[in-house]
Amino acid sequence: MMIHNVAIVGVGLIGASLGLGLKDNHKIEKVVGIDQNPHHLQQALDIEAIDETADIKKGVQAADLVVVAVPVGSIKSVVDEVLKYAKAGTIITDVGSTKSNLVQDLEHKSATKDCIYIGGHPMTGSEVSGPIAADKYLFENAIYVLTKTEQTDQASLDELQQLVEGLGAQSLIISPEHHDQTVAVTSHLPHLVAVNLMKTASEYEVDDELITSLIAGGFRDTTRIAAGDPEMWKDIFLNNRELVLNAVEVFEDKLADFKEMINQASAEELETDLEETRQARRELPMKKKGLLASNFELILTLPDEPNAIGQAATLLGEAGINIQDIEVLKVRDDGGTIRLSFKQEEEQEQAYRLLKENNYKVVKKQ
Ligand SMILES: NC(=O)C1=CN([C@@H]2O[C@H](COP(=O)(O)OP(=O)(O)OC[C@H]3O[C@@H](n4cnc5c(N)ncnc54)[C@H](O)[C@@H]3O)[C@@H](O)[C@H]2O)C=CC1
Ligand SMILES: O=C(O)C(=O)Cc1ccc(O)cc1
Repeated sequence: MMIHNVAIVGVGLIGASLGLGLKDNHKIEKVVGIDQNPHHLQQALDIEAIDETADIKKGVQAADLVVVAVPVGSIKSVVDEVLKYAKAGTIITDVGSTKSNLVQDLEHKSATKDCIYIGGHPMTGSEVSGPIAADKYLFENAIYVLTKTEQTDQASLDELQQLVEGLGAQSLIISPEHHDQTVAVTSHLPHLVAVNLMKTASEYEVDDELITSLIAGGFRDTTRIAAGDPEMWKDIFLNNRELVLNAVEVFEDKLADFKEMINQASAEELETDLEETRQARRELPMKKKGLLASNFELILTLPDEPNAIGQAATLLGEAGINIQDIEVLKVRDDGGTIRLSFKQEEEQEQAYRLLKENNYKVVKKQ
């Protein structure tokens, strides 16, 4: 079935971003928003992430595709509701951060109503929730997981794959189990570590008010995600319980080994361990929004002046050089460091020369 009408249940960060991204898809005629929070519906309308709002019955009846973008713990009950009203052949997908639990239940249930459920998970987002944080380009260059099982209808999977690639994402089709195993380590464990790092600092802060003043970039970088939505993360931990607990055990072993090296004052061992880890970190493909390599990069240091980024970007833009991605690496009182990515090596070279000629502090990233 061709997808022309989309209903999004849950027009928060991910749902509203999807709505905005779908605006550029000429095959989509209408995006309807459904949400239990009327303020979110109004905001989604205001930013034109959705064309109209509806209740679940009306919204779903006309849809060829229903995207469920609510917290993981509410996805099953929302899909149950969707299945009451969806017409035969409707594709139902979700964006939840865990998959096995959902796919096991919803694939079969949907099939009994002649609907097709395919699990989804865009590997991109932020620690800020709600449609207010929605971003049209959120999915660009991000990995978007779609799950495949023995029951998956290939034509519907193809259709959905085309749709997510139309958002600029790169689809990755894997089993729900493989997905959950991987994200337990790459997403859920880091969140747990960030939360507990934050809690450790808060505990010290009780007796030492300097704690919050002596925070450097490293602490900010490693705890940013601890500001994520508690309801969402509670659901993620509980839905991927076993695999998260396994990952925590492996992490605890690493901590115990590390503690032991410090305790024994094993300088050489510590240095070797740190060197090996540094190497492994450096070998991570420099990724943007997920697992994609971004190939040709410049590191640019800018002064703390109004429109400093704008001026540099304009200089490149006027020379016809397209910046594929910008990332703020460091913010200091006197300025900051940003990473610019380019698709082509020639663009990187051209940008490098132009910035140098204009007295910018710029280095090529190896
Ligand atoms: N925040 C992130 O970075 C990412 C989140 N996800 C997943 O996406 C899903 C949505 O997350 P966000 O967009 O960040 O959350 P959000 O809190 O921004 O949006 C969720 C929306 O769902 C609505 N909602 C909740 N329960 C509902 C129900 N029963 N019926 C109708 N509407 C309901 C809320 O009012 C809200 O507007 C979650 O399953 C999360 O695990 C996936 C990738 C990244
Ligand atoms: O903010 C970030 O860096 C994230 O990693 C956001 C995120 C949160 C949950 C997911 O399932 C996927 C991505």
